[in-house]
Amino acid sequence: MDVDDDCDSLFGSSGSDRGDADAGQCGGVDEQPQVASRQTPPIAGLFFFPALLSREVHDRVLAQVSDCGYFSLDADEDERGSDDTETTGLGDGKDAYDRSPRNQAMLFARLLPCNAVGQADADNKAGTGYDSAEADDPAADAQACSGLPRWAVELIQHLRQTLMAVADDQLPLDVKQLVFPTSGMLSRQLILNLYRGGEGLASHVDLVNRFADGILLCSFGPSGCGTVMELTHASGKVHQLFLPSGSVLLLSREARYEWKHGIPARSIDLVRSADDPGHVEAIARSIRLSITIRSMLPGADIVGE
Ligand SMILES: O=C(O)CCC(=O)C(=O)O
Ligand SMILES: [Fe+2]
Repeated sequence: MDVDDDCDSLFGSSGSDRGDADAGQCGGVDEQPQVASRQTPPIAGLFFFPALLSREVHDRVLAQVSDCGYFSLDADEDERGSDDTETTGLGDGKDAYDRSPRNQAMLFARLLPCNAVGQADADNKAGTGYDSAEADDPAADAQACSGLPRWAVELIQHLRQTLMAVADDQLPLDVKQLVFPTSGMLSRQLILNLYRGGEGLASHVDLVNRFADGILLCSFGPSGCGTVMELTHASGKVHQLFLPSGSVLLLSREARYEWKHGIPARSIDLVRSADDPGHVEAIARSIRLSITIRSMLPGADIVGE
């Protein structure tokens, strides 16, 4: 068993106050991790794409997110010591993450016709879909009407393009249409979670009265690094799935409603090698950003009476 030294854990396991109503931070550290798989677990409605985001797209999203400053230092909130100003390893220009005690950001799109965000230029751009220099710029239009930042519109467009292009036997059409409906009204919510070192996330089902079916979990971080997601069923069945940076996990149907998902707090994950199933790697947790993309149920975007 070897420890992957490429993935320095740059911050210790520090306290945090994840504010998502349905997903609190995991408390204790899991001392004896099970061996996680890199393969899609046999859970109906769960679809896993370990390398859906190319490194180029991955790095671009990170740079754009970093520029938005969600996690930038606010002097009053800076409870971290000056020793925490090392490079994160997330990529260039990620200084914003280094000193921040914040670890979560939520973004909401306005209620829009489904095709206003995520479809505007889907059919005429191959590859990354990141050619923003065009005079006729559907991403800019979508951004203006959705209220989402440009990077989020572009990411959703890119996910739509790449997932719709997946063969139907790997991702059934009805599941694609669940995540990217072509008619009706849609209000998107994005949540960004920043994990440092061995931080975890309590096991949960995303709020069933607030979020629709079809949830995308995108993982960002140093190349080769990632985290283990634990999926648990009331029957007692448990699956441990390694989510590398650049991966996208789609939860729908049973996987979304009948299985809890969470991230055990620990600094090293044991992961079965993809090439040699007899070999187990110990992969040190590094900093990780996840971007969860969900649709709000009708009316769930209105808070209060
Ligand atoms: O960090 C992750 O990948 C999981 C996030 C999550 O489950 C949530 O935001 O509800
Ligand atoms: Fe969740």
